[in-house]
Amino acid sequence: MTTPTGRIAAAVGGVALSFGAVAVASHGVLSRQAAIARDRIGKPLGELAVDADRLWRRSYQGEPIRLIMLGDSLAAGLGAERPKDTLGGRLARGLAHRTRRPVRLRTGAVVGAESSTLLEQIEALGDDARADVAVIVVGGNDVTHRVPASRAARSLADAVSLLRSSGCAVVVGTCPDLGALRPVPQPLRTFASRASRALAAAQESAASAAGARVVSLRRTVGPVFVDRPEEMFSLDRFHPSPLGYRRTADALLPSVLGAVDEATSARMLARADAVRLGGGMADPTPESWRRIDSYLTHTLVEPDDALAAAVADQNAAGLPPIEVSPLSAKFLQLLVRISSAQRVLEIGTLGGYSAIAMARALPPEGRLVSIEAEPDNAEVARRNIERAGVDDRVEVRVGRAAEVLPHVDGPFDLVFIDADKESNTIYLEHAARLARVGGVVVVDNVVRSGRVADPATEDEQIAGVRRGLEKLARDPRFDATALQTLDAKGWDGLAIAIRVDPESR
Ligand SMILES: C[S@@+](CC[C@H](N)C(=O)[O-])C[C@H]1O[C@@H](n2cnc3c(N)ncnc32)[C@H](O)[C@@H]1O
Repeated sequence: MTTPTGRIAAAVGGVALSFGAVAVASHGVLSRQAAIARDRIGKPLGELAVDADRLWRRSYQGEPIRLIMLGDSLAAGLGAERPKDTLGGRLARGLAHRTRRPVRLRTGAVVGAESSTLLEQIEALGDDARADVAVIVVGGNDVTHRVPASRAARSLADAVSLLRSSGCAVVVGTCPDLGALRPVPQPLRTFASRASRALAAAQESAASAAGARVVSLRRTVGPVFVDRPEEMFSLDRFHPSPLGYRRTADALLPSVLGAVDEATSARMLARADAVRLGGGMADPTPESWRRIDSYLTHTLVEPDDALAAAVADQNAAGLPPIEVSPLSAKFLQLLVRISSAQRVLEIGTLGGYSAIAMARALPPEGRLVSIEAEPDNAEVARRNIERAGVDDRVEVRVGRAAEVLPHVDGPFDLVFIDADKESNTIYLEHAARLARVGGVVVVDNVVRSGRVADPATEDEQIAGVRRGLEKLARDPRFDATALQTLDAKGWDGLAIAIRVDPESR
């Protein structure tokens, strides 16, 4: 939402015009110079930024991170022609990429806005203002409209306090150094530079006192705008170019990530407190376990571009979203490492997600064989495996596993069974033959929303899961347990067994 509305619109003008305000107050030389600046800058970009508000990276799992952009034309992204090149778009993509979660972007920033309009921007966002993290970039118009730095900084602090009181983390990018604006003649440029530095200093102390993380845009990206103005500024030589926004987003992103981490941990602690005060453990609801799954994933699973791309490609190709969750993929990866596995067998490849995760943990000479019945799935998987750079150690064999397995030679250190559940006993029989003594066998989806223990069910897949569990319990070649899982994939579980020597039991 980048359209100037109501009082905000009445309170602000374009930045180029604003130099007039400096001039009117200063007369003489500055007045003439403001007119020159106005002519040079003009308004070739108009007064509306492109609309970048959307759910970015919807293919990522988990609850979206809610990001809001507040402030002036920089926060709105004026000068970028494509949504993804705006400051909000850049930050949303960077945040999604680093957290592996989708990001919902909402823009309250208004082109030409002063700091005094921040509270109205928050109000205008309505429910969307209840965000995880807010990024505020403001100040240029306060300088050109000659708003006293202390007043502008107070308005900023008020907005930060309001956001913080609702649990939203805040990152403030302080006023850039207007001395970098070449079209503004001297001495007006020096005047603007001094005023913008004074405002940035006032913003820094007021915003941090109110609980924001503060990034000095003058210090972090100012020098590159001064050194490479042709690349960093857009057509009007005033607003950033797509590259300028990219540099600005790069400078803000670490603080935005830190703020999201902090907000997430604070919410988790608050929730834990609420449970404690409530006098006991809360029963998980789908909403709460998805939140926890998202928290644990965010906290423990290192982002992996190739895995994210594999899921995106798999979805785009119309494959069902039935790959293991990121935490389960990490669990499998750890099992590969814990068992020092060199050879892994997977039954059920889909788009290669779990195969890639496990292959990442193999040594260079390691090998993973994955069996997939559907040639189209195998094709998607091969592409994903190649892009992930593990095609040297992963082989996808196409065919029904019951027919392929008799031609597979062991021994394997780990076997992961994740295909048609009806055939679990057949696969376990092969696993007993192919896994070395001491090897690990994992069977996915053994709880199936609790239906595994429902005596009334006649589902053939559930019956297959049960037969598999019974085999694990009775077959002397296995020693097994099972763990329930609650994650983005719902309520399910994994059985884990070790291949043992029946003689030594
Ligand atoms: C749950 S998905 C596998 C997910 C994958 N392990 C992951 O986590 O990324 C099950 C896969 O098994 C395949 N499949 C089903 N029946 C099969 C069979 N009889 N033989 C081999 N693959 C089979 C399906 O086509 C599907 O791709």
